[in-house]
Amino acid sequence: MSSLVLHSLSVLADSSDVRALLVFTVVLLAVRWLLRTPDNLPPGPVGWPVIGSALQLKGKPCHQEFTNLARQYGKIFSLYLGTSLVVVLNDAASIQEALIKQADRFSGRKVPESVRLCFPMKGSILFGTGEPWQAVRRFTVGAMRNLGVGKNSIALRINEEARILCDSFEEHGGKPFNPLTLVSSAVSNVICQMSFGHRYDYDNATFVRIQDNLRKRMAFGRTSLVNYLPLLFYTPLYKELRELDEERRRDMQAVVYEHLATFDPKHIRDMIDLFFCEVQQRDGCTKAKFPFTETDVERLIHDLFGAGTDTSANMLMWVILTMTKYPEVQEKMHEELDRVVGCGRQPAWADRPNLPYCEAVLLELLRYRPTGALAVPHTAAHRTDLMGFNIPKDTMVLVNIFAAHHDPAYWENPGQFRPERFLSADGKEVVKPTHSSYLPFGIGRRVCAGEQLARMEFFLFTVTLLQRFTFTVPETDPPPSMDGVFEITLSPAPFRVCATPRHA
Ligand code: HEM
Repeated sequence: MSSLVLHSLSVLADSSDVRALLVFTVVLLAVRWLLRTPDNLPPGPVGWPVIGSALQLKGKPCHQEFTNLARQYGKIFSLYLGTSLVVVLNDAASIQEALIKQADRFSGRKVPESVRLCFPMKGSILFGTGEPWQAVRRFTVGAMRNLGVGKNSIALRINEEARILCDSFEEHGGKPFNPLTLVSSAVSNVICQMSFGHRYDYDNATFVRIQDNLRKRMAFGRTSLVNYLPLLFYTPLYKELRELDEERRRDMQAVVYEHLATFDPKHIRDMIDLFFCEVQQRDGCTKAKFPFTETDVERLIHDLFGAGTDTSANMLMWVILTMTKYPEVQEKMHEELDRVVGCGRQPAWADRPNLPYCEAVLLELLRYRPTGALAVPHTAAHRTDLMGFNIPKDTMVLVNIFAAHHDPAYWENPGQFRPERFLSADGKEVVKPTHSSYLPFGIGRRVCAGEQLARMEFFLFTVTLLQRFTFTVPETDPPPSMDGVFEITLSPAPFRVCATPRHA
């Protein structure tokens, strides 16, 4: 009987009718997949089954491509990345509506698989949600204040780091070099000072390893296949990522255990000590207020490195590149610095109100090339309506800060780099935008927790570098592009620079 069935099937399989039926079934399944989208989603491109619009975006900078798609489909559009539904917000109105007016619904996070598989979520400020996230965020913002962020004490530490960075630039003797590693080391050291209580020499083996590890893990980034097919994580393809994670864990644990062994609550050294204090105080109140143990600090410190190194380093890389592209801007900054600060002392945080042109350049760079161009992915906690569209529960919501910063409804000639847009007519005062289409640090409950520190670093590193050097691109190199590369943050493509000392 069974051989009869098999025989009949093989005859059928040979027939062209069956082949046509198979093709029809596959087409039907594909069409069904395409049409399975819930009702009234924001409009957007129709992607392919399983991969969605991933191929359309491959190799193109996402922030740019999303800005183009917004011109085609509207300020709020949807698309599939792999099998995940993504809604992208591209203007001030939709961003305000989601992150301010409907903050309860849109303040959660969509955690990429590459992150979820590597890290415990407990203690995460970047990817945590609900009460544990509120507790760790409240702690972090308070701890930063406690450690001097916004005050002169941290400004002095940043300044020391800026001076060391300049000395390292000077060692190149005006010859071409790629400044990225040195700049990353300098901003990393600001996080080290705050978290570990000390800085590292740039060639210290542990420091080099911590930085390399972060850089390599970030390279797996948002576009990594594992985000769409999580099982790949356990295959040889992702062996390197698993090993990097082990290495990171060992390094961070070593710092935390060393702190635990020498902890003295009467002599607080840094963020880790403050975390231990908070855990101990929790015994006096309810555990729900701070539901962590001492070792959970490892996760927070990791997030601060992740959120605070690449972003700040890339903003400084944009400064250096911009100086080479716009020598007239560099000249005006030099002139202002020479007039206000001179060359006898390092610029200080207190000089900021007297350096309006330098400040306007920094504000314009944060608009023109915002390194956090797509923020950190948010998610819809419930099914909800947004600007008349249906947003299903758990949809990934991306905030296109770059598009808001280039929206012609708010910015005149948004594609032009023009610091004067942030200056009064006489050039003597900084004029900040009064509209909501300027949000380099995000807005709402998930606004950058390190904004104040980032602004201090951005200002102090920039003015110290500009006081000491003139930046040019080596004549033999092709002119670097201002377009930028988007991985997790928006950064300039690699370039070399000559840093010529200005004062003997
Ligand atoms: C110029 C430098 C920086 C820029 C442009 C920047 C920008 C941003 C943006 C756009 C977000 C996402 C907001 C959202 O998801 O809606 C963010 C989040 C965050 N940033 Fe920054 N950032 C910078 C530097 C820093 C530094 C130095 C630190 C800390 C040391 C830091 C800590 C964080 C943290 C912890 C979050 C997550 C907040 C949360 O989810 O509650 N950032 N940042």
